[in-house]
Amino acid sequence: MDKPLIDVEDLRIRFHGAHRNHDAVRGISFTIGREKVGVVGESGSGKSLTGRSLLKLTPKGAKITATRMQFRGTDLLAASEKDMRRIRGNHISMILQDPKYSLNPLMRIGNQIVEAYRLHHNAPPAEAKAKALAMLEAVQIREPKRVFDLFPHEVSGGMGQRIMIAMMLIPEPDLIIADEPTSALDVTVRRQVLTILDELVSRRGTGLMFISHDLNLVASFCDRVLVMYAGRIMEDLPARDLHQARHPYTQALLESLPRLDHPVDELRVPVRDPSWLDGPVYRNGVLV
Ligand SMILES: Nc1ncnc2c1ncn2[C@@H]1O[C@H](COP(=O)(O)OP(=O)(O)OP(=O)(O)O)[C@@H](O)[C@H]1O
Repeated sequence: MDKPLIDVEDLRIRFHGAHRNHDAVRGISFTIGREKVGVVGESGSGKSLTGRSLLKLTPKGAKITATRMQFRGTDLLAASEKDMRRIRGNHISMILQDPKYSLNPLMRIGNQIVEAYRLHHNAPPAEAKAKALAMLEAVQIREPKRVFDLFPHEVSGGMGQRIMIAMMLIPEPDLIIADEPTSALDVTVRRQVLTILDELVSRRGTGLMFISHDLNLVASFCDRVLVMYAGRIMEDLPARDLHQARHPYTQALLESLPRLDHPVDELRVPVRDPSWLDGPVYRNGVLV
């Protein structure tokens, strides 16, 4: 089997407080290959921090440690800021929930995509522009020439998110970290954006870390799922097996989902068992 893109062992993320320290991520191990890996779990379980730690973009005050944190064999923990700048964008890109925070409001859309391309490719302006227009077309922007000259506030949320995908994919990264990339979109637009993302990453063999609250979405969209709770990975399993998950936390998350085929008067709130904080976890259905 090919070496994974990401190989992490015993990752911990700690915040040092004035009174006490807080371990937000508590010794997790996982790999990501050229596949779509969903990361689910309730709010505060450590999903975003885990994704951001791979780019060393955690908030100030966060201390990352790990026995291994590698991207294609490069030790990310030992990498300098200069190395990380080369890795970010060139090799690992991040798509955030809201394009408002990622697109420059003062710069025309096309120029931002051209810039993303030229940062990583030494290409003449005309070639970069042609690439940017082709990329806008690939994310199904109609009239790419017109959209090229617009400012971010002149496009809809769904279009903004497709433009973000274009910008993140144009340098042809090996891995994309998408943090709730579609949760701000309505259901129909969400499906369109996911189909485009799926098509592009599958065609290029790009790895995808897909952070989401939506278990059903992850079960159908991803290849593998990591279920996080209180800074730990409770379960790591193929997405097709999610509905037969073994860990009581994953089962409780699934039971708390609204179901059209089985409406209930009240949704169950997962009851937390203190033993989950340091008890055994499941990998591919096996307790480890
Ligand atoms: N800047 C910070 N300072 C202190 N603690 C933080 C900070 N950022 C995050 N944390 C802690 O890390 C925990 C995990 O945060 P993270 O954002 O990774 O959760 P999440 O699973 O992505 O949640 P959500 O689904 O709501 O985005 C939080 O519960 C919080 O306690």
